[in-house]
Amino acid sequence: MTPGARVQSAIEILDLVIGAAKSGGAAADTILARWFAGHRFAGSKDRRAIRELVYAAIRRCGEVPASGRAAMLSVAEIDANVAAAFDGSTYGPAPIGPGEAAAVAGAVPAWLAEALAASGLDESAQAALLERAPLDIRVNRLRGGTVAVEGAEPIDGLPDALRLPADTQIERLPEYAAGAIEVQDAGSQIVALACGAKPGDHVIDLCAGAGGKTLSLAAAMANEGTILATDTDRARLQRLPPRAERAGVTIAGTRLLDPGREAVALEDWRAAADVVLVDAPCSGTGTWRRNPEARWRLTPERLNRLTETQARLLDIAADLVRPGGRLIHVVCSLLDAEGRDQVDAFLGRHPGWSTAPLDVPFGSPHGLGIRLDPAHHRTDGFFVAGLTKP
Ligand SMILES: C[S@@+](CC[C@H](N)C(=O)[O-])C[C@H]1O[C@@H](n2cnc3c(N)ncnc32)[C@H](O)[C@@H]1O
Repeated sequence: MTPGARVQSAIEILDLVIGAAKSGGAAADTILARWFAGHRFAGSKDRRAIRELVYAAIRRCGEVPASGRAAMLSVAEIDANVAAAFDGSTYGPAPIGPGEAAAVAGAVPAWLAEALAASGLDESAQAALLERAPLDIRVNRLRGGTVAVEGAEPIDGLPDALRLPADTQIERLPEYAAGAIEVQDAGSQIVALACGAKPGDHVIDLCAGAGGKTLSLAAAMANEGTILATDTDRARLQRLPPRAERAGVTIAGTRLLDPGREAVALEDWRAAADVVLVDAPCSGTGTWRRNPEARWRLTPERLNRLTETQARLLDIAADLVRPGGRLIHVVCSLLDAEGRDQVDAFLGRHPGWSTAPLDVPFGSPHGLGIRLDPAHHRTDGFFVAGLTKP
């Protein structure tokens, strides 16, 4: 494909991504995969180039752009090769018209920039939320605990973590197939450590998803004790058992919850858990590095619904913790409404509970918890706090 044809393809894909962001449709990665499946003439180099262009445009525009072309014109402002591709050639985009408007460049939508600033993230820390994420892995102690992966760098303070060149084809490594390594951001690894789960503990991973943190917890517990992994999303939770098997985890069971009826389904665990991890559904502002178009999907209304669910889940979790046990509140978001303020409000609703110290290698104190962010810690953004039941 010519450079112009690649840029024009990226513009068409961006139009689909913008439409999906507005209507709650498929994620950018899914849209790209579908587009490539339907356009077999695009070879692997074309696909890589188109993908890069699409993500460059998504990263470049804080607000939802008016069109794919406007987004790509914004990239053209900083990339002469992209600007040159607007040459009107066959399959390429029409030349840039006089005074034609490009989408405004910016890191985040204005309403979110305000909320992030109020949560202590200055402009450069906000921009870092859109940087490219490195590829971190966790070496699985349950499968031997040592691997030699070419180009891997250690991460200070995290003995089981390695950072790999971002383009490493991880799924092709024999260590991956053998369950000796898991793809897991260093921040997620720290959050799992923050739970302080020990061998023999009874742990609930209340929002387990496909089990990323469940598997870390099992490794920290040396596969001794019990983990109940629950979620309301059947498809996600179904991915957990095969992952656990690959990783040699034998202590994790799953239970699908009905939204609104979680407490009933967990009656048998009332006041029984040493640790309950609430890795709550959240806005994901801390994961924009991987998912930059998520910032086009978030609205104040959606954020409100999320914070209500978070508070409800914390209250459900509180009932499941045994006296003296711990509740860990985690969000992959840097908005105080989802992190610091949730913990303050929880303590207001639950007299007698106190904050639990977190044994983590790094993180910045924030409110009654700690925070990790891409600018300061080179991890995804997280807030985590520990709470002890009286
Ligand atoms: C941040 S994700 C969890 C990620 C997961 N712990 C991991 O490490 O990969 C939040 C999860 O909360 C789940 N969730 C949403 N509402 C829930 C509810 N009412 N009860 C339990 N889980 C819920 C979502 O389906 C999603 O999988």
